[in-house]
Amino acid sequence: MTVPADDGRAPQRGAPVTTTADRLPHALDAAEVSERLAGRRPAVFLDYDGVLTPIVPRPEDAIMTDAMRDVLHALAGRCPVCIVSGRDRAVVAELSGVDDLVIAGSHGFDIHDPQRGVIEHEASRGWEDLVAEVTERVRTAAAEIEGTQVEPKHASVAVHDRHVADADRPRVQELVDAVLAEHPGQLRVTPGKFVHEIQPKIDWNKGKAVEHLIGVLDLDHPDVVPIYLGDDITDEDAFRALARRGDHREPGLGILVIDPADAPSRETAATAVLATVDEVARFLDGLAR
Ligand SMILES: O=P(O)(O)OC[C@H]1O[C@H](O[C@H]2O[C@H](CO)[C@@H](O)[C@H](O)[C@H]2O)[C@H](O)[C@@H](O)[C@@H]1O
Repeated sequence: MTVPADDGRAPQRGAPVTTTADRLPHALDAAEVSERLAGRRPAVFLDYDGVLTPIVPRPEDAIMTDAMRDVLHALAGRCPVCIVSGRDRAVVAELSGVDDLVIAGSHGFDIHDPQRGVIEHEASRGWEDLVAEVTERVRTAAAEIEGTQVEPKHASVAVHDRHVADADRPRVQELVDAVLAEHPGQLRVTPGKFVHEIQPKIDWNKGKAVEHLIGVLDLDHPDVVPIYLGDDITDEDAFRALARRGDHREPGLGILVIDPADAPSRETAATAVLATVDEVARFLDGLAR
C-alpha cells in the first residue's frame, strides 16, 4: 500500500511513502539523512547515468571522471559500495574505469562481485534465447529508422531515439509495439530517457537486485543503513525496496538525483534529493569522511 506523504495521516510503518521531487529535503543538509545515519554504517548503492555521470547526448560518451572515481574508492575504503545500472555490466566497468566494486548491470539482472564472482539470483537465467532473438530483430528493424541507436545488453536490448527526427519517433514506438506483440506476455518495456528498453517480462528489477545484494553481502544488520542514489523511473524500484524494509527493520534511504526545478511533480519514494552529479560527489565525499 502506498500512503501519500501529505494526506494528513501518519504513514504506516513499512509502507513506501511517496511525495514529489519539489517537496524532498536536500540530502546535503537534511535532518532525515543525518539522523538516520547517526551511529550507523552506510552501504551505498549507486545508479550510473545521471548519478555518477551527467546525461550526455551519446551513451558511449558518459565517461566517469577521475575525481568521481577517487570519491568512490575513498568511500569504498569506509563502507560497501555497489553500482546498480541499466547498462550492460561490462560497459559500466569500462566507462567508469572501476573493476574492484560490485556492479549490477542490465537493471540488476547481471551482478558481479570482484571477490565472489558472478552472483546468481532467481532471475539469472532462462531468457537468453529470447533476448538474443529480440536483439537481432530490433537491430534489423531499427536500421531502417535514421538516428536510432541500438544498445545490446546482457538481459535486454535498448533502442535509443534521442537523435531520431520527431516525425520518425512514432516509427520507433511502432517497432517496439510490434516486437512485444510478437512475444505475447514474454516481454516488457522499461522506461528511460529517450530510450525504449525491451526486457524479459520477469519480476526482477533494481530494487530486487539491491535486496539480494543486501543479503549476499551480509548487510542486513540494524546498524547498517542502505542508501540508494538514482535519477530514473527504474530507480524508484530501489527506493521503494529500501523504504519497505521498515516492515521489520530500519528503512534505508533513497536519494533522488534530479533538479527539482526541472521535474517538480515527479512522484518518488525517495527520502531526499540531490540536484546534480557534482552534488552527488559532495554527498559521497561527506560519507567517506
Ligand atoms: O540505470 P542507469 O545507469 O542510469 O542507466 C540508464 C540508461 O542509461 C544510458 O542511457 C541514458 O544515458 C545516456 C548517456 O547519458 C543518454 O545518452 C541516453 O539518452 C539515456 O537514455 C544507457 O545507454 C542505457 O542503456 C541505460 O539503461
